[in-house]
Amino acid sequence: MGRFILLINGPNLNLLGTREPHIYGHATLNDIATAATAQAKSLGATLVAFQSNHEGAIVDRIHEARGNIDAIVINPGAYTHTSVAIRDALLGVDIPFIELHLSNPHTREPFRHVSYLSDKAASVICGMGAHGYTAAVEFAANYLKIKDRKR
Ligand SMILES: O=C(O)[C@@H]1C=C(O)[C@@H](O)[C@H](O)C1
Repeated sequence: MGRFILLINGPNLNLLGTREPHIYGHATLNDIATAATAQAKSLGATLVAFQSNHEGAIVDRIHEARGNIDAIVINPGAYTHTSVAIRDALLGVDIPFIELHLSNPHTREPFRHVSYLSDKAASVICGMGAHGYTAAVEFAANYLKIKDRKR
């Protein structure tokens, strides 16, 4: 059965391509979503992409995933470091998720060293730039195939 992966990008990631390219690279969010969509398809999954600058909209989108999404790949942006609400939404819908960052927050300002998600994530990918997205989708697709085999 085809699997559905939800890709969530949080605040300011809509600026990718021109936003501090020395940190976040030159790939646009559209470039990233296009590559992730193709990667998912090549692995027999379907990717649904979502981006919002608003915490509540991200929470609502996570709620909407219940019953129709098998895995979530999320770059929460700055909400990584602040949002109990997004943590609670992910735990509340009980969908496995991968936490993803373009940069390696552990090499940056101390306030970026804290994540409200990492201890509950199936995997944390950071520091790989745009390649992290295709790596996360590959992990998600394989994670779901292993789950299927265990059924
Ligand atoms: O590397 C990233 O993708 C993350 C993206 C952001 O917007 C920052 O607020 C995070 O601290 C890091």
